[in-house]
Amino acid sequence: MASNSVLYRCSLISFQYTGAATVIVGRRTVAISGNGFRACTSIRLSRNCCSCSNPNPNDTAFVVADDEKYGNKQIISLTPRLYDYILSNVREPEVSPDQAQLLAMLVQILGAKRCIELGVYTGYSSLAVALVLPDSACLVACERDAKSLEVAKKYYELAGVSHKVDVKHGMAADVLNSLILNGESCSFFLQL
Ligand SMILES: C[S@@+](CC[C@H](N)C(=O)[O-])C[C@H]1O[C@@H](n2cnc3c(N)ncnc32)[C@H](O)[C@@H]1O
Repeated sequence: MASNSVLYRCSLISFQYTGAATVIVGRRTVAISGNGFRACTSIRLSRNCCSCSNPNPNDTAFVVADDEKYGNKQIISLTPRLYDYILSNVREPEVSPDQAQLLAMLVQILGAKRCIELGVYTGYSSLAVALVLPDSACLVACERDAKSLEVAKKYYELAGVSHKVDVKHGMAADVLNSLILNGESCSFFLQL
């Protein structure tokens, strides 16, 4: 129970830029946020020097989004140069690398065996979680948009984690209802 509380708080922090995180936490179950199901927007980044004496802004320790809708998200583990590279060479993540790493770390700390994500988009955070799940574990990945889900499935394949991901194409409410009908209701605690 204590660990679930920790997860709940961390999830809210992790997704506070959306203002409306969807968090599902249950016994040995970790929920990945669908981050309020807002429309996906692109990120405009500005560089913030952590040290005024630093002559090269590309060498600063973090970047901050200047789009208020994005909540001035700080990416503490990447330099602007590296983050620019990621954005131009990899699909744009809806969550930051830090957030995905935090989720993965929480899954590992809790020893989670069953995870669920409502709103997978192209699968960035679900992939981070699937990568650290043991082979016997399962992530239910729910997404209403077929095209986004195809991208996510491609990356699950490439990363060799498809066998751990139970992809559900459909509306979150329908997927949750079918989980309940399948007798899995007591596995989940839902907070919207
Ligand atoms: C902001 S993106 C999620 C980002 C994702 N968590 C990631 O790590 O990249 C929100 C996604 O939720 C999906 N979505 C919105 N409402 C939904 C619903 N009722 N059921 C299933 N998916 C939904 C959207 O199609 C969109 O792909």
